[in-house]
Amino acid sequence: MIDDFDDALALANGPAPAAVAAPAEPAPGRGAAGRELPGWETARAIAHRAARPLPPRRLPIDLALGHTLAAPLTALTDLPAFDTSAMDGWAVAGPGPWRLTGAAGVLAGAPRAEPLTDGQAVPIATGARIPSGATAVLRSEHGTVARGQLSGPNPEPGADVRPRGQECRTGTELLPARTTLTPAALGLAAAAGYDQLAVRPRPRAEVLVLGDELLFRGLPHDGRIRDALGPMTGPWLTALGAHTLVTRRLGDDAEALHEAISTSRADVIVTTGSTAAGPVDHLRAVLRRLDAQLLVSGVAVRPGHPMLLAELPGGVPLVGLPGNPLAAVSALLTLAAPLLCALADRPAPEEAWAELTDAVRGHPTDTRLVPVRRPAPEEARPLSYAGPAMLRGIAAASALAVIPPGGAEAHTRVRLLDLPHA
Ligand SMILES: Nc1nc2c(c(=O)[nH]1)N[C@H]1C(S)=C(S)[C@@H](COP(=O)(O)OP(=O)(O)OC[C@H]3O[C@@H](n4cnc5c(N)ncnc54)[C@H](O)[C@@H]3O)O[C@H]1N2
Ligand code: MOO
Repeated sequence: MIDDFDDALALANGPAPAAVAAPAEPAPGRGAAGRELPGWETARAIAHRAARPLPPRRLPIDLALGHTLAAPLTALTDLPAFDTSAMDGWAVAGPGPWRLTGAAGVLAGAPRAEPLTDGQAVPIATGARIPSGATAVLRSEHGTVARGQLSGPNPEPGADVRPRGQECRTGTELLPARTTLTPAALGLAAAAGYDQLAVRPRPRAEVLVLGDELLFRGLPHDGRIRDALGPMTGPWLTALGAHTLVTRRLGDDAEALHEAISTSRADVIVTTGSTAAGPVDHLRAVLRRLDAQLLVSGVAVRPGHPMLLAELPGGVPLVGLPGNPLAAVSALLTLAAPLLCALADRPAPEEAWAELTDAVRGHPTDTRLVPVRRPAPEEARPLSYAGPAMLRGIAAASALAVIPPGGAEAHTRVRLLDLPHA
Protein backbone atom coordinates (compact mmCIF):
# COMPACT_ATOMS: atom_id res chain seq x y z
CA MET A 1 0.00 0.00 0.00
CA ILE A 2 1.23 3.49 -0.60
CA ASP A 3 0.99 5.34 2.66
CA ASP A 4 -2.27 6.78 3.96
CA PHE A 5 -0.91 10.28 4.01
CA ASP A 6 -0.45 10.34 0.24
CA ASP A 7 -3.65 8.47 -0.35
CA ALA A 8 -5.61 10.90 1.75
CA LEU A 9 -4.07 13.75 -0.19
CA ALA A 10 -4.63 12.13 -3.52
CA LEU A 11 -8.29 11.68 -2.68
CA ALA A 12 -8.71 14.89 -0.71
CA ASN A 13 -11.26 16.25 -3.15
CA GLY A 14 -13.19 13.03 -3.68
CA PRO A 15 -15.37 10.76 -1.62
CA ALA A 16 -13.67 8.82 1.15
CA PRO A 17 -11.83 5.75 -0.11
CA ALA A 18 -13.92 2.64 0.24
CA ALA A 19 -13.16 -1.03 -0.21
CA VAL A 20 -15.33 -1.42 -3.26
CA ALA A 21 -14.68 -4.05 -5.88
CA ALA A 22 -13.46 -2.74 -9.23
CA PRO A 23 -16.38 -2.71 -11.67
CA ALA A 24 -15.77 -4.37 -15.02
CA GLU A 25 -16.33 -1.07 -16.80
CA PRO A 26 -15.21 2.15 -15.14
CA ALA A 27 -18.34 3.80 -13.78
CA PRO A 28 -18.79 7.43 -14.70
CA GLY A 29 -17.91 9.88 -11.96
CA ARG A 30 -20.13 12.51 -10.45
CA GLY A 31 -19.51 16.24 -10.54
CA ALA A 32 -20.08 18.65 -7.68
CA ALA A 33 -23.73 19.15 -8.60
CA GLY A 34 -24.37 15.41 -8.93
CA ARG A 35 -23.89 15.60 -12.71
CA GLU A 36 -22.45 12.49 -14.34
CA LEU A 37 -18.97 13.18 -15.66
CA PRO A 38 -17.57 11.42 -18.72
CA GLY A 39 -15.21 8.56 -17.92
CA TRP A 40 -11.49 9.00 -18.47
CA GLU A 41 -11.39 6.98 -21.73
CA THR A 42 -14.44 8.80 -23.06
CA ALA A 43 -12.87 12.17 -22.33
CA ARG A 44 -9.71 11.16 -24.19
CA ALA A 45 -11.76 10.01 -27.17
CA ILE A 46 -13.71 13.29 -27.21
CA ALA A 47 -10.44 15.24 -27.12
CA HIS A 48 -9.06 13.21 -30.03
CA ARG A 49 -12.21 13.78 -32.09
CA ALA A 50 -12.26 17.49 -31.26
CA ALA A 51 -9.58 18.46 -33.77
CA ARG A 52 -8.93 17.99 -37.48
CA PRO A 53 -5.32 17.68 -38.68
CA LEU A 54 -3.78 21.05 -39.52
CA PRO A 55 -3.30 21.69 -43.26
CA PRO A 56 0.03 20.36 -44.56
CA ARG A 57 2.91 22.64 -45.49
CA ARG A 58 6.34 22.20 -47.03
CA LEU A 59 9.38 22.65 -44.82
CA PRO A 60 13.10 22.44 -45.60
CA ILE A 61 14.50 19.22 -44.16
CA ASP A 62 16.51 21.05 -41.50
CA LEU A 63 13.34 22.56 -40.03
CA ALA A 64 11.23 19.40 -40.17
CA LEU A 65 12.41 17.56 -37.05
CA GLY A 66 9.49 16.40 -34.90
CA HIS A 67 6.84 17.17 -37.51
CA THR A 68 4.52 14.51 -38.91
CA LEU A 69 4.83 13.40 -42.55
CA ALA A 70 1.73 14.56 -44.41
CA ALA A 71 2.33 12.11 -47.28
CA PRO A 72 4.31 8.88 -47.61
CA LEU A 73 8.06 9.39 -48.04
CA THR A 74 8.62 7.90 -51.49
CA ALA A 75 12.15 7.44 -52.81
CA LEU A 76 13.03 10.01 -55.49
CA THR A 77 16.04 7.92 -56.55
CA ASP A 78 17.34 4.38 -56.44
CA LEU A 79 19.48 3.80 -53.34
CA PRO A 80 22.32 3.37 -53.89
CA ALA A 81 21.88 5.52 -56.98
CA PHE A 82 24.65 3.55 -58.77
CA ASP A 83 26.72 0.41 -58.14
CA THR A 84 29.04 1.39 -55.32
CA SER A 85 32.15 -0.04 -53.69
CA ALA A 86 31.50 -1.11 -50.09
CA MET A 87 35.23 -1.17 -49.26
CA ASP A 88 38.53 0.49 -50.01
CA GLY A 89 40.55 -1.76 -52.36
CA TRP A 90 40.48 -2.50 -56.08
CA ALA A 91 37.68 -2.94 -58.54
CA VAL A 92 38.60 -6.10 -60.43
CA ALA A 93 37.30 -7.67 -63.64
CA GLY A 94 37.21 -11.48 -63.76
CA PRO A 95 39.63 -13.80 -61.95
CA GLY A 96 43.11 -12.63 -60.87
CA PRO A 97 45.90 -11.86 -60.98
CA TRP A 98 45.00 -8.49 -62.49
CA ARG A 99 46.87 -5.80 -64.40
CA LEU A 100 46.44 -2.31 -62.90
CA THR A 101 45.15 0.04 -65.55
CA GLY A 102 47.52 2.79 -64.44
CA ALA A 103 44.60 5.12 -63.69
CA ALA A 104 44.89 7.12 -60.43
CA GLY A 105 42.02 5.27 -58.83
CA VAL A 106 38.33 5.94 -58.37
CA LEU A 107 37.33 8.13 -55.45
CA ALA A 108 33.86 8.59 -53.93
CA GLY A 109 32.14 11.38 -55.83
CA ALA A 110 34.21 10.91 -58.99
CA PRO A 111 32.30 10.85 -62.27
CA ARG A 112 32.13 7.65 -64.30
CA ALA A 113 35.53 5.78 -64.42
CA GLU A 114 37.06 4.11 -67.44
CA PRO A 115 35.54 0.66 -68.06
CA LEU A 116 37.57 -2.40 -67.12
CA THR A 117 38.20 -5.38 -69.33
CA ASP A 118 38.75 -8.91 -68.10
CA GLY A 119 41.97 -9.21 -66.04
CA GLN A 120 42.17 -5.49 -65.23
CA ALA A 121 41.95 -3.77 -61.84
CA VAL A 122 41.85 -0.18 -60.62
CA PRO A 123 42.15 1.20 -57.05
CA ILE A 124 38.78 2.21 -55.64
CA ALA A 125 37.53 3.95 -52.47
CA THR A 126 34.49 3.10 -50.34
CA GLY A 127 31.45 4.79 -51.85
CA ALA A 128 32.99 5.22 -55.32
CA ARG A 129 31.05 4.26 -58.40
CA ILE A 130 32.04 0.81 -59.71
CA PRO A 131 33.54 1.02 -63.22
CA SER A 132 31.61 -0.88 -65.84
CA GLY A 133 33.11 -4.29 -66.54
CA ALA A 134 34.18 -4.74 -62.88
CA THR A 135 32.91 -7.97 -61.35
CA ALA A 136 33.88 -7.47 -57.67
CA VAL A 137 35.95 -5.46 -55.21
CA LEU A 138 39.07 -6.89 -53.63
CA ARG A 139 39.65 -5.34 -50.21
CA SER A 140 42.94 -3.47 -49.75
CA GLU A 141 44.01 -5.82 -46.93
CA HIS A 142 43.60 -8.87 -49.22
CA GLY A 143 45.71 -7.78 -52.19
CA THR A 144 49.36 -7.04 -52.93
CA VAL A 145 50.76 -5.04 -55.82
CA ALA A 146 54.08 -5.75 -57.48
CA ARG A 147 55.30 -4.37 -60.81
CA GLY A 148 51.87 -3.15 -61.85
CA GLN A 149 50.18 -6.44 -61.05
CA LEU A 150 47.62 -7.10 -58.33
CA SER A 151 47.51 -10.53 -56.66
CA GLY A 152 45.10 -11.88 -54.13
CA PRO A 153 42.27 -14.37 -53.62
CA ASN A 154 39.54 -14.29 -56.24
CA PRO A 155 36.54 -12.48 -54.71
CA GLU A 156 33.09 -13.93 -55.31
CA PRO A 157 31.35 -12.14 -58.17
CA GLY A 158 29.66 -9.07 -56.69
CA ALA A 159 31.73 -9.18 -53.49
CA ASP A 160 31.81 -5.82 -51.68
CA VAL A 161 29.71 -4.19 -54.37
CA ARG A 162 26.52 -2.45 -53.26
CA PRO A 163 24.33 -2.81 -56.32
CA ARG A 164 22.20 0.09 -57.49
CA GLY A 165 18.73 -0.08 -55.90
CA GLN A 166 19.82 -2.50 -53.13
CA GLU A 167 17.98 -0.44 -50.50
CA CYS A 168 15.15 0.86 -52.67
CA ARG A 169 14.06 1.72 -56.18
CA THR A 170 12.69 5.09 -57.23
CA GLY A 171 9.05 5.19 -56.08
CA THR A 172 9.46 2.77 -53.17
CA GLU A 173 7.54 3.89 -50.06
CA LEU A 174 10.19 4.36 -47.39
CA LEU A 175 7.99 5.68 -44.57
CA PRO A 176 4.20 5.92 -44.36
CA ALA A 177 2.32 9.18 -43.92
CA ARG A 178 1.85 10.12 -40.22
CA THR A 179 5.40 9.11 -39.31
CA THR A 180 7.00 11.53 -36.86
CA LEU A 181 10.22 12.85 -38.35
CA THR A 182 13.12 11.66 -36.22
CA PRO A 183 16.76 12.52 -36.97
CA ALA A 184 17.11 9.19 -38.81
CA ALA A 185 14.01 9.89 -40.90
CA LEU A 186 15.44 13.29 -41.91
CA GLY A 187 18.68 11.55 -42.97
CA LEU A 188 16.73 9.00 -44.99
CA ALA A 189 14.71 11.77 -46.68
CA ALA A 190 17.90 13.59 -47.67
CA ALA A 191 19.50 10.37 -48.97
CA ALA A 192 16.35 9.69 -50.97
CA GLY A 193 16.62 13.05 -52.72
CA TYR A 194 14.35 15.41 -50.76
CA ASP A 195 15.10 19.09 -50.13
CA GLN A 196 11.71 19.82 -48.56
CA LEU A 197 9.07 17.66 -46.94
CA ALA A 198 5.29 17.93 -46.79
CA VAL A 199 4.50 17.88 -43.07
CA ARG A 200 1.73 18.60 -40.65
CA PRO A 201 2.94 21.64 -38.76
CA ARG A 202 3.46 21.43 -35.04
CA PRO A 203 0.28 22.88 -33.52
CA ARG A 204 1.03 26.37 -32.18
CA ALA A 205 0.09 26.52 -28.52
CA GLU A 206 -0.43 29.50 -26.26
CA VAL A 207 -0.39 29.04 -22.49
CA LEU A 208 -2.37 31.41 -20.27
CA VAL A 209 -1.44 31.19 -16.59
CA LEU A 210 -4.23 32.42 -14.34
CA GLY A 211 -4.10 33.33 -10.65
CA ASP A 212 -3.41 36.51 -8.69
CA GLU A 213 -1.70 34.47 -5.97
CA LEU A 214 1.20 33.53 -8.22
CA LEU A 215 4.75 34.79 -7.94
CA PHE A 216 7.21 34.39 -10.75
CA ARG A 217 10.43 34.66 -8.76
CA GLY A 218 11.70 34.31 -5.23
CA LEU A 219 10.15 32.61 -2.21
CA PRO A 220 6.48 32.30 -1.30
CA HIS A 221 5.34 35.12 0.98
CA ASP A 222 2.18 36.74 2.30
CA GLY A 223 -0.05 33.87 1.14
CA ARG A 224 1.37 33.95 -2.37
CA ILE A 225 3.08 30.98 -4.04
CA ARG A 226 5.41 30.37 -6.96
CA ASP A 227 3.87 29.62 -10.35
CA ALA A 228 4.71 25.96 -10.92
CA LEU A 229 2.55 25.51 -14.01
CA GLY A 230 4.04 28.18 -16.27
CA PRO A 231 7.51 26.57 -16.24
CA MET A 232 6.21 23.08 -16.97
CA THR A 233 3.19 23.48 -19.23
CA GLY A 234 4.98 24.97 -22.27
CA PRO A 235 7.82 22.43 -22.20
CA TRP A 236 5.34 19.60 -21.74
CA LEU A 237 3.25 20.79 -24.67
CA THR A 238 6.44 20.95 -26.73
CA ALA A 239 7.28 17.39 -25.71
CA LEU A 240 3.76 16.39 -26.78
CA GLY A 241 4.42 17.79 -30.28
CA ALA A 242 3.28 21.40 -30.00
CA HIS A 243 5.19 24.56 -30.79
CA THR A 244 4.66 26.70 -27.71
CA LEU A 245 4.43 30.28 -28.92
CA VAL A 246 4.18 32.04 -25.59
CA THR A 247 3.27 31.62 -21.92
CA ARG A 248 1.33 34.64 -20.64
CA ARG A 249 0.54 35.51 -17.02
CA LEU A 250 -2.88 37.04 -16.71
CA GLY A 251 -3.73 36.98 -12.98
CA ASP A 252 -7.42 36.58 -12.17
CA ASP A 253 -8.61 39.24 -14.59
CA ALA A 254 -11.69 38.22 -16.59
CA GLU A 255 -11.23 41.06 -19.10
CA ALA A 256 -7.59 40.19 -19.73
CA LEU A 257 -8.57 36.54 -20.18
CA HIS A 258 -11.35 37.45 -22.62
CA GLU A 259 -8.99 39.65 -24.59
CA ALA A 260 -6.20 37.03 -24.63
CA ILE A 261 -8.47 34.24 -25.84
CA SER A 262 -10.30 36.28 -28.44
CA THR A 263 -7.09 37.69 -29.98
CA SER A 264 -4.99 34.53 -29.82
CA ARG A 265 -3.49 33.29 -33.08
CA ALA A 266 -2.60 29.86 -31.70
CA ASP A 267 -3.96 26.52 -32.94
CA VAL A 268 -4.65 25.50 -29.35
CA ILE A 269 -4.97 27.52 -26.15
CA VAL A 270 -4.11 26.00 -22.78
CA THR A 271 -5.11 27.77 -19.59
CA THR A 272 -4.00 26.90 -16.06
CA GLY A 273 -6.24 27.29 -13.02
CA SER A 274 -9.74 28.75 -12.80
CA THR A 275 -11.50 25.56 -13.88
CA ALA A 276 -13.52 25.20 -10.67
CA ALA A 277 -16.14 27.45 -9.13
CA GLY A 278 -14.00 29.59 -6.80
CA PRO A 279 -14.76 33.28 -6.30
CA VAL A 280 -12.20 34.40 -8.92
CA ASP A 281 -12.48 31.41 -11.30
CA HIS A 282 -13.52 33.35 -14.39
CA LEU A 283 -12.68 30.83 -17.10
CA ARG A 284 -16.10 29.24 -17.54
CA ALA A 285 -17.87 32.62 -17.54
CA VAL A 286 -15.44 33.96 -20.13
CA LEU A 287 -15.98 30.89 -22.30
CA ARG A 288 -19.74 31.43 -22.10
CA ARG A 289 -19.27 35.06 -23.04
CA LEU A 290 -17.20 33.97 -26.04
CA ASP A 291 -19.92 31.50 -27.10
CA ALA A 292 -17.48 28.64 -26.80
CA GLN A 293 -18.87 25.13 -26.83
CA LEU A 294 -17.86 23.04 -23.82
CA LEU A 295 -16.94 19.60 -25.19
CA VAL A 296 -15.70 18.27 -21.87
CA SER A 297 -16.64 19.88 -18.59
CA GLY A 298 -15.14 17.75 -15.86
CA VAL A 299 -13.87 14.17 -16.14
CA ALA A 300 -14.25 11.20 -13.79
CA VAL A 301 -10.54 11.14 -13.05
CA ARG A 302 -8.49 12.00 -9.95
CA PRO A 303 -6.69 14.27 -9.74
CA GLY A 304 -7.94 16.80 -12.19
CA HIS A 305 -11.68 16.23 -12.32
CA PRO A 306 -12.55 19.91 -13.04
CA MET A 307 -10.50 19.85 -16.29
CA LEU A 308 -12.29 21.11 -19.38
CA LEU A 309 -12.11 21.24 -23.16
CA ALA A 310 -13.90 23.88 -25.17
CA GLU A 311 -14.16 24.78 -28.83
CA LEU A 312 -14.02 28.49 -29.56
CA PRO A 313 -16.32 29.84 -32.28
CA GLY A 314 -13.46 29.90 -34.82
CA GLY A 315 -12.86 26.18 -34.16
CA VAL A 316 -9.75 26.62 -32.00
CA PRO A 317 -9.74 24.22 -29.04
CA LEU A 318 -9.02 25.40 -25.50
CA VAL A 319 -7.86 23.03 -22.77
CA GLY A 320 -8.44 24.18 -19.19
CA LEU A 321 -5.90 22.62 -16.83
CA PRO A 322 -6.92 22.71 -13.16
CA GLY A 323 -4.71 24.80 -10.90
CA ASN A 324 -3.53 22.04 -8.58
CA PRO A 325 -0.23 21.08 -10.22
CA LEU A 326 -0.64 17.29 -10.38
CA ALA A 327 -4.22 17.81 -11.55
CA ALA A 328 -2.80 19.95 -14.36
CA VAL A 329 -0.47 17.10 -15.43
CA SER A 330 -3.43 14.73 -15.36
CA ALA A 331 -5.35 17.07 -17.67
CA LEU A 332 -2.37 17.51 -19.99
CA LEU A 333 -2.21 13.77 -20.57
CA THR A 334 -5.97 13.24 -20.59
CA LEU A 335 -7.06 16.09 -22.89
CA ALA A 336 -4.07 17.94 -24.39
CA ALA A 337 -2.14 14.84 -25.50
CA PRO A 338 -4.91 13.28 -27.66
CA LEU A 339 -5.89 16.70 -28.99
CA LEU A 340 -2.32 17.43 -30.11
CA CYS A 341 -2.10 13.97 -31.69
CA ALA A 342 -5.19 14.77 -33.74
CA LEU A 343 -3.99 18.27 -34.76
CA ALA A 344 -0.60 16.92 -35.85
CA ASP A 345 -2.17 13.74 -37.33
CA ARG A 346 0.12 11.55 -35.24
CA PRO A 347 -0.80 8.00 -34.28
CA ALA A 348 -1.46 7.60 -30.55
CA PRO A 349 1.63 6.44 -28.65
CA GLU A 350 1.83 2.67 -28.18
CA GLU A 351 0.12 1.51 -25.01
CA ALA A 352 2.46 0.56 -22.20
CA TRP A 353 1.54 -1.80 -19.35
CA ALA A 354 3.38 -2.91 -16.24
CA GLU A 355 2.80 -4.77 -12.99
CA LEU A 356 2.29 -2.71 -9.85
CA THR A 357 4.85 -3.44 -7.14
CA ASP A 358 2.37 -2.25 -4.45
CA ALA A 359 -1.39 -2.01 -4.16
CA VAL A 360 -2.94 1.38 -4.95
CA ARG A 361 -6.18 2.43 -3.39
CA GLY A 362 -8.78 3.52 -5.89
CA HIS A 363 -11.43 6.15 -6.02
CA PRO A 364 -14.84 4.51 -5.75
CA THR A 365 -16.10 5.75 -9.09
CA ASP A 366 -13.29 7.61 -10.85
CA THR A 367 -10.09 6.55 -12.58
CA ARG A 368 -6.95 7.58 -10.72
CA LEU A 369 -3.69 8.62 -12.36
CA VAL A 370 -0.80 7.85 -10.05
CA PRO A 371 2.88 8.75 -10.61
CA VAL A 372 5.07 5.66 -10.85
CA ARG A 373 8.70 4.85 -11.39
CA ARG A 374 9.75 1.75 -13.33
CA PRO A 375 12.48 -0.09 -11.45
CA ALA A 376 12.32 -2.68 -14.25
CA PRO A 377 10.56 -2.42 -17.63
CA GLU A 378 7.76 -4.72 -16.45
CA GLU A 379 7.29 -3.07 -13.05
CA ALA A 380 5.62 0.12 -11.85
CA ARG A 381 6.32 1.41 -8.34
CA PRO A 382 3.77 3.94 -7.06
CA LEU A 383 5.47 7.03 -5.70
CA SER A 384 4.80 9.01 -2.56
CA TYR A 385 4.05 12.72 -2.55
CA ALA A 386 1.37 12.25 -5.16
CA GLY A 387 -1.25 14.58 -3.71
CA PRO A 388 -3.01 16.84 -6.24
CA ALA A 389 -1.12 19.93 -5.06
CA MET A 390 2.26 18.17 -5.10
CA LEU A 391 4.90 17.80 -7.78
CA ARG A 392 7.51 15.86 -5.81
CA GLY A 393 6.15 12.46 -6.89
CA ILE A 394 5.62 13.31 -10.55
CA ALA A 395 9.06 14.95 -10.80
CA ALA A 396 10.59 11.57 -9.88
CA ALA A 397 8.18 9.58 -12.07
CA SER A 398 8.53 8.17 -15.55
CA ALA A 399 4.82 7.48 -16.08
CA LEU A 400 1.32 7.83 -14.69
CA ALA A 401 -0.37 4.53 -13.86
CA VAL A 402 -4.04 4.32 -14.78
CA ILE A 403 -5.79 2.91 -11.71
CA PRO A 404 -9.36 1.80 -12.38
CA PRO A 405 -12.19 2.71 -10.01
CA GLY A 406 -11.95 0.55 -6.91
CA GLY A 407 -8.16 0.40 -6.98
CA ALA A 408 -5.59 -2.19 -7.93
CA GLU A 409 -3.88 -4.90 -5.89
CA ALA A 410 -0.14 -5.44 -5.94
CA HIS A 411 0.99 -7.40 -9.03
CA THR A 412 -1.98 -6.21 -11.09
CA ARG A 413 -1.03 -5.16 -14.63
CA VAL A 414 -2.03 -1.57 -15.19
CA ARG A 415 -1.83 0.74 -18.15
CA LEU A 416 0.86 3.40 -18.09
CA LEU A 417 0.97 6.82 -19.68
CA ASP A 418 4.61 7.57 -20.32
CA LEU A 419 5.51 11.10 -19.37
CA PRO A 420 6.71 12.96 -22.42
CA HIS A 421 10.28 14.22 -22.25
CA ALA A 422 11.53 17.09 -24.32
N1 LIG B 1 -15.96 23.38 -3.87
C1 LIG B 1 -15.06 22.78 -4.63
N2 LIG B 1 -13.83 23.26 -4.65
C2 LIG B 1 -12.91 22.66 -5.42
C3 LIG B 1 -13.25 21.53 -6.17
C4 LIG B 1 -14.56 21.04 -6.12
O1 LIG B 1 -14.92 20.04 -6.76
N3 LIG B 1 -15.45 21.72 -5.34
N4 LIG B 1 -12.27 20.90 -6.91
C5 LIG B 1 -10.94 21.05 -6.42
C6 LIG B 1 -10.06 20.51 -7.38
S1 LIG B 1 -10.12 18.85 -7.60
C7 LIG B 1 -9.16 21.27 -8.04
S2 LIG B 1 -7.94 20.54 -9.02
C8 LIG B 1 -9.14 22.70 -7.95
C9 LIG B 1 -9.17 23.31 -9.35
O2 LIG B 1 -9.09 24.65 -9.16
P1 LIG B 1 -8.96 25.68 -10.34
O3 LIG B 1 -8.64 25.02 -11.61
O4 LIG B 1 -10.12 26.56 -10.31
O5 LIG B 1 -7.65 26.44 -9.92
P2 LIG B 1 -7.45 27.55 -8.83
O6 LIG B 1 -8.62 27.67 -7.94
O7 LIG B 1 -7.00 28.75 -9.53
O8 LIG B 1 -6.25 26.93 -8.03
C10 LIG B 1 -6.37 25.73 -7.33
C11 LIG B 1 -5.07 25.53 -6.55
O9 LIG B 1 -3.99 25.45 -7.43
C12 LIG B 1 -3.04 26.45 -7.16
N5 LIG B 1 -2.49 26.95 -8.42
C13 LIG B 1 -3.18 27.55 -9.40
N6 LIG B 1 -2.35 27.90 -10.39
C14 LIG B 1 -1.12 27.52 -10.03
C15 LIG B 1 0.14 27.62 -10.61
N7 LIG B 1 0.30 28.18 -11.82
N8 LIG B 1 1.21 27.13 -9.95
C16 LIG B 1 1.07 26.57 -8.73
N9 LIG B 1 -0.13 26.42 -8.12
C17 LIG B 1 -1.20 26.91 -8.76
C18 LIG B 1 -3.81 27.52 -6.46
O10 LIG B 1 -3.00 28.38 -5.72
C19 LIG B 1 -4.76 26.70 -5.64
O11 LIG B 1 -4.09 26.21 -4.50
O12 LIG B 1 -10.26 23.19 -7.26
C20 LIG B 1 -10.56 22.48 -6.07
N10 LIG B 1 -11.63 23.15 -5.43
O1 MOO C 1 -8.49 16.37 -8.00
MO1 MOO C 1 -8.14 18.14 -8.07
O2 MOO C 1 -6.66 17.99 -7.95
O3 MOO C 1 -7.33 18.24 -6.64
O4 MOO C 1 -8.15 17.86 -9.61
